[in-house]
Amino acid sequence: MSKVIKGGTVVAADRTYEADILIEGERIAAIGQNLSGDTVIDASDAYIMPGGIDPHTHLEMPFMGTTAAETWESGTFAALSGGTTMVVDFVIPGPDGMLAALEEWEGRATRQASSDYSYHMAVTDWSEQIFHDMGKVVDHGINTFKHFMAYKGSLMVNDDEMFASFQRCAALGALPLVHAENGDIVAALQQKYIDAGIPGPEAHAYSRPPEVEGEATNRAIMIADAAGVPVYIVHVSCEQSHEAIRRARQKGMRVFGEPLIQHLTLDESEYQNPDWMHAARRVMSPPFRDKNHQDSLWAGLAAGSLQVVATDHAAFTSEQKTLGLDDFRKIPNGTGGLEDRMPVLWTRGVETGRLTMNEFVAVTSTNIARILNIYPQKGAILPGSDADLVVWDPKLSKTISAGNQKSIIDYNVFEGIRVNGMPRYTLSRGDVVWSHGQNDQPQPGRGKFVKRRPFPAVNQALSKWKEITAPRAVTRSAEHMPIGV
Ligand SMILES: NC(=O)NCCC(=O)O
Ligand SMILES: [Zn+2]
Ligand SMILES: [Zn+2]
Repeated sequence: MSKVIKGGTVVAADRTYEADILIEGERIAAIGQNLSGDTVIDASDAYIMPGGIDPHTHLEMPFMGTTAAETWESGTFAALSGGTTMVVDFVIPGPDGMLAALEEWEGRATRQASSDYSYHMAVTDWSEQIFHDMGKVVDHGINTFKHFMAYKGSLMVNDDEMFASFQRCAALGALPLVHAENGDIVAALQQKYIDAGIPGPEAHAYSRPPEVEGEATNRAIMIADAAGVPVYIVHVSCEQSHEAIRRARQKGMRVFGEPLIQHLTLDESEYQNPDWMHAARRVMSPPFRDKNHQDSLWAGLAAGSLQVVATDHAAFTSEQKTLGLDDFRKIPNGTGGLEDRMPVLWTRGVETGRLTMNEFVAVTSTNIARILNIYPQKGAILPGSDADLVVWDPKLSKTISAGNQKSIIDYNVFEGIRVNGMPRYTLSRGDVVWSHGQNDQPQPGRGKFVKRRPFPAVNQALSKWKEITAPRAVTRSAEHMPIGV
């Protein structure tokens, strides 16, 4: 049974054009005029775009003494309803190590996911075991390793551990990812505000100023350069971090930066709200910043110094947030956004002229598909690509509300925001998995794991250059050596 999407305008990262799209099985079979198929999907007055890829989620993540409430079932369904057809989640190893954690994540994802998915593996320590396990993780089809420079005493790694892991990534053809905040300074500032008698969520933001993020971003970039590996900085929230990335890219370093839809649109005033719960629900790391930082992030997306918009979807219920009622350090860090990323970015980005439609596609899908080495299977509208597509209707609108969201948590940090532009249909590998106005249900278990091969090109280029420019002993003949010493 073939399908044809008819009457729409194809919007890709590089161009916009009128065409029909023929789908056979799970893939795009042809793109052209007057195509026919067994089933017709109406895209009149709509745009056809590659499905979104959210490279930063934490579904059912054990964290800060609790577990993120969003399940793989609710989270991937929320993603599809908002136009995101693939998520990349972080596997966080426990005491039993990387491979056991991978098995745990697989158990949850394979049973529940209705969208396609992949994983990043976290490196939270360093040992010979981890060195070997990283090779097995790459063989499994995971080419990215995450490093936390914050969360001292739990997930944080030190510079020597990070350098060792980055070198291992270089050898394996893998890409290191970094949560860049100086964890030592954060811990000291947290203590300072507790001692000063400020236990509320506003102190979460005070203890994580932009400087701690800028310093760590710069340090991560320099460590990556020393190790001869590209690096990807997650949740870039401020000008200091963006500046470090921009500077490095100008020098020819392969550095990527990922702002979140939350940091682009919500600001630090949220933490001053007199309602404790309102502020606590917005506690995430890094925290929301002021308008100047937001302008910097938007500019970076347009200029290409920042490449990807993600969500860092780590959704905790209001009840879970009360774990930090007396001490902001215990409020589980994280907010949601999977369902709203594309509509909010369209509304605040494309509708305001901050982004073109093609840039929207680039930062929600195509750029990350390239960075993760899954392009053009994902992130593209090309014959042979997976038919992960969104029929995007710019006239559909809604007011975001926890009352009608797919996410299972009891609030939404974008509550009350009016969005224009939503999926009329979302297709995942050729299946229509979301239709606006129909009460579609999730289809747990239909999502597939997407294998990601190592990156030969960039890592080889970097290691070749490192080899050519490596320090070498100077060969000196006897006549140039001191005599009789
Ligand atoms: N971002 C956040 O606050 N929570 C999720 C874990 C992380 O990415 O740091
Ligand atoms: Zn993080
Ligand atoms: Zn995260």
